[in-house]
Amino acid sequence: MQQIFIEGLEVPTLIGVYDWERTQNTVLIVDLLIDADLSAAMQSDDVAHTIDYAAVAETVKQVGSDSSFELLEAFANAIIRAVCQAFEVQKLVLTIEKPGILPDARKVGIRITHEAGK
Ligand SMILES: Nc1nc2c(c(=O)[nH]1)N=C([C@H](O)[C@@H](O)CO)CN2
Repeated sequence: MQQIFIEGLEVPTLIGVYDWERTQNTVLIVDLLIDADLSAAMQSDDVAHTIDYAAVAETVKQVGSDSSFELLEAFANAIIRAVCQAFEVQKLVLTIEKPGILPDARKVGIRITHEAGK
């Protein structure tokens, strides 16, 4: 199995169900685990033959700055669509954490597994 990952990406975006959340951006924490074919880059040592994780991070941040969803679920859908359109992804596990929301919970968020062609 070959994977690329990004952990703890800080993504500012306007998000939330309630009025108090919609007056300023929230910084979400995004993790991506991408199954992809890395074998060409393993041979060539050329970033053009793989998924550039910096470009993936930039794509995710762009979705954050372009969107204003209420729910994390809808934001996740936009990220999945953007990443799968731009990169040769076989499978993507996307985790989005929204910090500081529940006083008695360390973290809240969602995790979605998306497989290409499904
Ligand atoms: N499954 C979800 N539940 C909730 C979400 C969400 O995006 N997905 N959002 C909220 C509010 O916006 C929260 O941030 C403040 O209470 C509540 N539940």
